[in-house]
Order: sequence, then structure tokens, then C-alpha cells
Amino acid sequence: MNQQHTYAVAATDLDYTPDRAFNEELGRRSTTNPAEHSARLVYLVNNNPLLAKDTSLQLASYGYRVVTLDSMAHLAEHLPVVPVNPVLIDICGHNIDELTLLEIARIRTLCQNRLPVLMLLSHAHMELRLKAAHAGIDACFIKPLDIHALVDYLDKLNPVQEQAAYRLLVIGNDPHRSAAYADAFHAAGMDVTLLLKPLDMFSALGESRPELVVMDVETPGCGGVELTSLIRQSKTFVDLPIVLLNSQASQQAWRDAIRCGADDLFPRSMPHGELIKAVSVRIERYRSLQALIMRDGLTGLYNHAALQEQAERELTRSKRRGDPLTLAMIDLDCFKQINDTYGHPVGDQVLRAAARLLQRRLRNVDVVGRYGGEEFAVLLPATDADAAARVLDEIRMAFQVIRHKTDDTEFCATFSVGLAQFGKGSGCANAADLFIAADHALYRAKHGGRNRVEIASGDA
Ligand SMILES: Nc1nc2c(ncn2[C@@H]2O[C@H](COP(=O)(O)OP(=O)(O)OP(=O)(O)O)[C@@H](O)[C@H]2O)c(=O)[nH]1
Repeated sequence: MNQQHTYAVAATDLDYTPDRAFNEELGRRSTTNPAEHSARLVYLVNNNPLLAKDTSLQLASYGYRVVTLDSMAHLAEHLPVVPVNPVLIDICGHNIDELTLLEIARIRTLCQNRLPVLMLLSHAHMELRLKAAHAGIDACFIKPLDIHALVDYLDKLNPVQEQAAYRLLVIGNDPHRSAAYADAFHAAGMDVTLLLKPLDMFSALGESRPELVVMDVETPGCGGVELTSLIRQSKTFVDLPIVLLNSQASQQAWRDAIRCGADDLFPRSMPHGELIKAVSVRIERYRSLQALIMRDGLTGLYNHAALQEQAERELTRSKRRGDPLTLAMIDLDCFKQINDTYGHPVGDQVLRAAARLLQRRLRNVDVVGRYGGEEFAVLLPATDADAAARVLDEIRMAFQVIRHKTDDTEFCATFSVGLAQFGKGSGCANAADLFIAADHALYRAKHGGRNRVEIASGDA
């Protein structure tokens, strides 16, 4: 039996090449799941082709695919194949007439009221909104359309990220028993790595990045208690939940386990279902704490410290695999002027829009963080600088057409990008080099006129 067996391949380990990276259709994250594709489809009923095109373009920036229909009658024709995708109704001129209302009510009934209907209104009169609510319209947006508010709403209907499977490391020295635990966790949908050689524990911890360790080791001198003590001595794993399994969960054994830093000790006789529940609760709590520690409050992206940690991790991975790794530093252009002109809250809105776009457009394996202030950083594993430049340039072009709304006007913003690649001949030997090189390239992009992507030269 393998000493280390991965039960479920982590998303980061999926076959992934630079070619595939840039061939992936932009406007979606790395997924081959057709359900997610259809989930991000929006039907727009609009009889003005120019306005329809504009709304489609804005929504496409956030990865929504828009199918435009020029009338409610055409929408009805699509219904057999469109049971639950949101419909945005923007019938120019009419605002909301009785016929439209009747048609909406009819269509909703046909879809067993599961069809989210959103409407664009030219004004916010209470009477109009009441009519809309009465027809079962889920949300009204007042023109001019605040694209961020609409995307917020759509995102709630289709969460961007599904909850990732819990990552678990099972360490045991009895192959049959440990495999049985691993099978049970795997069957519960967890991403399980089974390690049968406890002495390889640290490499398995670094490799599989578990969110909880289950240890079933009862070897004198190298049992769960001693191994837990070793894990706790490492700063990196000081908060990692550890659950021990033992033949006899006596008070004394439990006290020893807690004293050495374990979170709990359960008897082997504990039914698998209960163990799975106990493990899940601890991982959820761990995730909440990690989110507080690692995420930036404004954008929800990795914060500076977490980004540095991820950079080290990705670099190690890239060295081991011989894959390229590219870092992109992204800085909003003339952001001081945006703050000065429209105010800090509007500046924050622009930052959130950039963060959301990066998250939307990049793959799940890419690490997106807020480096600080108006600067973001993205790590693109298994991607060379040229491929990364193509992807970032697409995102740059999508960002420059997003309209940011203030109380009385709208404006567009841009960003500049500096890229550096780690790997053979790039001149970058470590994470610090990579950040410096990307920063130099960003400086060139700024001085070359902004709103552009520059790649670091090899001698960075
Ligand atoms: N709204 C908002 N502004 C921020 C935040 N963090 C930093 N800033 C502002 O970002 C601005 C950055 O300005 P500069 O460093 O002069 O750069 P710039 O105006 O973007 O100019 P270039 O980078 O040369 O294009 C400063 O005015 C900061 O106050 C934030 O969290 N929210």
C-alpha cells in the first residue's frame, strides 16, 4: 500500500498547463461544470439593441453570459429550456404596463415561481414598485443601472464559489483501520490524504495543507500525543485542529491529549457518522478563524501576510514540479484622483469592483490578494509570463469598460499590471525577487502611460 495516498485530488493538483491557461475561455473561472455555466446565464428582455448591448457588456465583465430577447413573447418561447435563470426586464418606454405584468405572472406560474425576475425601472415611484411586487418581481433597479448592485444581487442567486471540500489529513499506522477512516471521510465528500508513515508527517502537512488532522497512532515513543506536540512546536501549524483516536478514551488519555495540544480525543468505537460531524464542526470553525486572519476586510481577498505565505507555498510547489509561476502586481491608475473627485467610499467601491473582477475572471488555482492600498497581487501557478499577460490584458480591458456610479455621474477606471515569472532564466530566485521584479515591471507600465501590462525583463 502507498505510504501516502490522496483520496480526492485537490483542485490545485488537476492537470493544468500554460496552454490550457490561456485557452480557457475568459469570463469564467476554471471549471468544466456545465451546471455552473448555465447558472451564470441571464436573460435580458430589452427592445432597444443599443441599450441591451451595453447592459450585456457590463454583465459580461463580471462573467455573466447574457441572452437578449426583444419581447416577453420571445422569453416565453425560451422557457422550456430556461427554467430558473434570472430574467432582467428592461422594456423601454413602457416601464411596466398591464400586459407585461400579466405575462410575467403567467411565466412565473409556468416555472412554478422559481424564476427570478428583476426589473429595470425609469423611476422609483411607490405605485410602480408596488405593481412590480404584486406581479411577483423579485427586485427592481432604478435607472441609470448601478451594475454593482445588479451583480451583487445576481451573485447572491449564484454564489461564485462553491464551498471547497474539507481538507483532511489522516495519519495512522494500521493500514486497514486508517483506510477505513479515510474511506468514511471521503464518502462524506472530504478531500482526504492518508499517511501511513507518521515520520513523514511534516512533508504531508506541507503538501496537503489540511484543515484538520485525524491521528490514529499508538506506537510507544511515537504516538499521537508525541506527534501532536511536534506539530504544535511549529509556528505554521499552531492553530491547526488535531483530533486523536485511541483504543481507550480514558480521562487520563484525554488529559494527556489536551495537554500536548490536541483539540480532542475520541475512542475508536465512536461511530463514523459522529466522528464526521465532530470533524466538520471543527473545520468550519477553523475556516471562520482563517477567514478573519487571512482576508482583507474590504475586498474579501487574501491580505498582505496571507499573500506572502501563499507565494512561498506556490514557489515551493513550482520548484518541485518544474512548472513556471507568474506573479502579477496590479495597481489602480490615478486612484488618488478618483478618491479626491468622488470621495473615499466611491474609491472603495472601485477597489471592490476590481477585486470581484479578478476573482471572477481568474481560475480557482490562482491566488488573488490585496497587496495593500490600491494594489493587488495575483499568483498564477503553472502559467508562464506570456500566458499570464494575455489573461491579465483581457481582464484589464474588461475593467476599463465597467462604469462606476456616483450619486450624479458615472466614470470608468483603469489599472496597470507588472508581471514577473519564476523559473528558468527569469532571474528570480525566490519570492522576494519575484515581487521586486513584478514591481519594476509595474513601474514601467505606469511610466509607459498606465492602463497596460508589462513583463519583467529576465535580469530583474
Ligand atoms: N478609497 C480608498 N483609497 C485608498 C485605499 N487605500 C489606499 N487608497 C488611496 O489610494 C491612493 C493611491 O495614490 P497614489 O499612490 O498617489 O497613486 P495613484 O493616484 O493611483 O497614481 P498612479 O499609481 O501613479 O497611477 C491614495 O490616495 C490612497 O489614499 C482604500 O482602502 N480605499
